[in-house]
Amino acid sequence: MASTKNDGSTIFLSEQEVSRIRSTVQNRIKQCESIRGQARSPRDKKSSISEATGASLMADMGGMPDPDMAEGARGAAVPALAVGQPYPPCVIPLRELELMKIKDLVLDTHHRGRRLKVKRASPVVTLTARSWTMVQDVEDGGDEIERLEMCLHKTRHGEDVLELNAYYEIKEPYFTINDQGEPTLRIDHPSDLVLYRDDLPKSNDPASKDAAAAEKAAKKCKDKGNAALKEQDFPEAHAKYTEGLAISKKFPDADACVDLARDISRNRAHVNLILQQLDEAKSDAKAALIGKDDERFKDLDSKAYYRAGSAAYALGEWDEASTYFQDQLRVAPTDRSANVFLKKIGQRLEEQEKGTHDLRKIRAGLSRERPRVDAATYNGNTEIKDSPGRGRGLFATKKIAAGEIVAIEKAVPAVLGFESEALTVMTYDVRDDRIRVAPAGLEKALVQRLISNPSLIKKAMESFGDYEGDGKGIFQNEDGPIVDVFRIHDIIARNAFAAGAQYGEENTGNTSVGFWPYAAMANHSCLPNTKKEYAGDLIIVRASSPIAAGEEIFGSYNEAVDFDTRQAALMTTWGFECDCKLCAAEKKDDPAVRKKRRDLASEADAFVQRESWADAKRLTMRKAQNLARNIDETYNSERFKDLPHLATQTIQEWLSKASPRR
Ligand SMILES: C[S@@+](CC[C@H](N)C(=O)[O-])C[C@H]1O[C@@H](n2cnc3c(N)ncnc32)[C@H](O)[C@@H]1O
Repeated sequence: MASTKNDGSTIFLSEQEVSRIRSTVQNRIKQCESIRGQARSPRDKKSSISEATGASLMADMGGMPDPDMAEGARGAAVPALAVGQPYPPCVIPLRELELMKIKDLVLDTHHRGRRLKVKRASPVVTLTARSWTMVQDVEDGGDEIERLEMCLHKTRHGEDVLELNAYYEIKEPYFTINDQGEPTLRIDHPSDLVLYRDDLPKSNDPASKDAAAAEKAAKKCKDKGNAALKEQDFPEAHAKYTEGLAISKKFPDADACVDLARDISRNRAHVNLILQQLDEAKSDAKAALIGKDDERFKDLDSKAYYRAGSAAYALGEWDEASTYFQDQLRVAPTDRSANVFLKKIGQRLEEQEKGTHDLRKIRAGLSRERPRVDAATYNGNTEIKDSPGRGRGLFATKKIAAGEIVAIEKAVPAVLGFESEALTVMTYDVRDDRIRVAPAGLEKALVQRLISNPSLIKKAMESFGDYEGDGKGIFQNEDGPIVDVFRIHDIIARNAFAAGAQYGEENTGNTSVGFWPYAAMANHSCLPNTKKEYAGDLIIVRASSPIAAGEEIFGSYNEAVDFDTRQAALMTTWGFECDCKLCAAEKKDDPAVRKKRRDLASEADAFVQRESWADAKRLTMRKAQNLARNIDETYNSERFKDLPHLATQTIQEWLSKASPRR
């Protein structure tokens, strides 16, 4: 059996399954090399569509095995994905890309500088980690048909983007083969697929004719947006408002168009708040401001300030939020909602400055329905500095007593085990030939959060990851936000923490995980000076021993008692060999001594499982004491003088509970 471990969750795969995953990927890579540069073979339109239609039906009915699923030995099936062949997303605006045709596609090639205009020609086949459909070339009379596959990041606001849209423009198309050897247009980065709900934009749009025509068309869009909002179809409402805004903004000198643009912006700000698109909610709300001394307009401006303030608050921009709510009070002095927010902002600012979080109240307020915390991030005791040999690290700026808070941070984001977004996958990384567990649900949630809020992309990309992208640092262009999903994968691989089961049972398929970029700056030591706690999506880092000013903050990434197990896990998941004092001492142990210690520790584990400390007899106590002594004797007294004997901890804990009742 091979096992792969990620913070307490172990998925067992048979050696056979591991080699199946490995050889599938390696065969694809080999095949890609041999077909690279070859011309595409045309597909038969009718049979391709009927094949996709059948596959879609089967997938919907659950009648077809998902080819990505790996069989876990304990019956747990998880998707197995290949990683480690990153390519950058397209950063060129759509209008600068040269139009190409499906028939000109070349195998295993990124068609840089080109774009394709396509229309969906079949239903969508929805698999766990990807979706695919057949698309036809819009420019070529629709005769040429090809498969389009969207990998992992295939949903937007919880809906499958291929399902939702009929028309697409593919930026710098990547035409390759999938693991089943099927030629396919492959999309990994969401920004490489430009989506159109109804139709592709027309160049001779009648709404472009004059201001009156534009106003009429934009008003129609606004009404459709309002209707969708009423139906709670928020993505549709957003799409209609966006269309209306684009039309109304074509005539910036026409008063009617300008007024309409303000109205639509105000409405879109509301939808954006619901969709958690906070950057745009803020800019829309600001664009909606009228600024006239007239009661009716003041009412509208009060709404706009409230929306801008709410967006800034949700982004954790407390000072900015405060300004908007104060402005709201200026135009609507009796508004209660602004005062409620201003009071909350006061609490957040205090938390941010002093770490005065009321953790007992925070914990008591958590439930499955409200699993996220309204709290500020606190990092006033620490700073980020270089940690020689370990990249950057976290350092205390003042003396911190044992038990004191080191840092508190809100996740950006967290996916909790009971949420439908939770998804664990197995990855086979072609770079180092290793199989790992990856929290794909968290990767998806982070990508969504960043696409929704491009102001957060640069900061997130500063976290440590093996792949650093194309180095261009372009995270947005005129087409929208750009998130390199391969970079996010590598960042999550090195920076995510498992938050433990929060509500009820969790298993390997649905571990609670989060991305806390500040807390993740703390490096690992097997002799850590902090401990992590979690409350919903909040991480609380507490000193587990006194920390001097200037001292480095260390957490433990892996608490395995056995040296070899710990080192293997640190190398597999985090890519380093630990050289802390404990590891340096254990490294010098004879392998036979380490094995003896491991065997005795297993014996102690079994003992603790078997024997209850509550009514332990004298003889049982003696057995435990002997076991503890035998384990202690495997530690060289000179070398381990000031170091903990990790392997005795379990039995010592049992003894400390049993002793007082003898
Ligand atoms: C969560 S990040 C910690 C912050 C990181 N040092 C940085 O510069 O962003 C985890 C990565 O830090 C490095 N690291 C953490 N602890 C280490 C240690 N004890 N020795 C060497 N490298 C370490 C490894 O590269 C690991 O994958």
